[in-house]
Amino acid sequence: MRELQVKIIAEMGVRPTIDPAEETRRRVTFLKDYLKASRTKGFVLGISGGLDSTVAGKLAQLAVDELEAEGVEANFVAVRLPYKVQHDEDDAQAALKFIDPKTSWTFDVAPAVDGFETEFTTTTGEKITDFNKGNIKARTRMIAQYALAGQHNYLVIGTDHGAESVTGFFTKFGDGGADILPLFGLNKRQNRQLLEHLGAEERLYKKEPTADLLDDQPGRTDEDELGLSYDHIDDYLEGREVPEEVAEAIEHRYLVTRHKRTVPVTIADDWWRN
Ligand SMILES: Nc1ncnc2c1ncn2[C@@H]1O[C@H](COP(=O)(O)OP(=O)(O)OC[C@H]2O[C@@H]([n+]3cccc(C(=O)O)c3)[C@H](O)[C@@H]2O)[C@@H](O)[C@H]1O
Ligand SMILES: Nc1ncnc2c1ncn2[C@@H]1O[C@H](COP(=O)(O)OP(=O)(O)OP(=O)(O)O)[C@@H](O)[C@H]1O
Ligand SMILES: [Mg+2]
Repeated sequence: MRELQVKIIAEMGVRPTIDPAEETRRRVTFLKDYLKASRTKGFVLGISGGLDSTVAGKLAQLAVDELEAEGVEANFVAVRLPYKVQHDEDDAQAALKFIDPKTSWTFDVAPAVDGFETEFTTTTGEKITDFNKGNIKARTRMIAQYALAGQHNYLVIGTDHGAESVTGFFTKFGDGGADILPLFGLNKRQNRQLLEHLGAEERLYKKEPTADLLDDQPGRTDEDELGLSYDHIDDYLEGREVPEEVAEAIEHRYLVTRHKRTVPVTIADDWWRN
């Protein structure tokens, strides 16, 4: 295996094969144990209709069900965070139906995002790019989730996992901003495996991944933007051989996004020097 591949796999915690039942058990137990240790009262998570939030949302609801059965107070708030009307709202509704959360809210991020867009232009005289506005959508979702968590002493769940973390394919302090990451150590196909095991319908576990952050290209696939396939990223993280140019592209993205996987850099850090 490539030297850097070994290092990256260790950092991402991905294993070549998983037992979905065992992974479900470990992760539900982790959510329960951390909630108790942190003396918090529940979890908040944005539900997009995409694969990752459906898996994490189901794990959170299972954890809350078990906590309540044990007499521990716990809530799970599944929150829809559309920007206006989402083009695949039917998938988001299917995800909610499958998760069957204890509490479900809808918070439209459009007024806040559009307010930023207007003020940005007033301040700079520039029209904000669609790409930059997309990151504002992701960060506004983070603010909404923290507002809900702060109000009720809940934890914000993040959906980051190996296949997104390795390429830095998330918004820094946006969807990357969270308190607890129950999908750590899984790649994309392992998340699919978990969701199938959890009993979701096929449209949910086979759903094409999309960040869906752009006004101009709703539902643009992650693979199109990344120029990489999840199959290749997953193979790489399972320690398999991938074409040389694919390995180089993954490693390049890994290296240039290191700053997104650490706390803000300080004068005491030197990881960035090499
Ligand atoms: N070397 C460095 N050291 C420390 N900080 C550095 C830095 N380089 C940039 N930065 C900072 O980081 C910022 C850039 O990072 P960031 O704001 O994240 O922006 P960026 O990485 O440029 O964009 C986010 C990417 O993640 C994708 N995404 C976002 C959200 C969700 C999903 C999804 O799959 O659902 C995907 C999105 O489509 C886009 O490709 C810069 O503006 C700068 O402030
Ligand atoms: N429209 C939305 N409504 C609610 N939450 C959202 C929305 N868009 C993004 N999020 C939150 O941001 C997270 C990151 O988005 P991301 O696209 O990586 O995950 P996903 O949509 O759950 O799955 P996939 O990556 O397969 O599309 C989501 O898991 C979800 O918690
Ligand atoms: Mg998505």
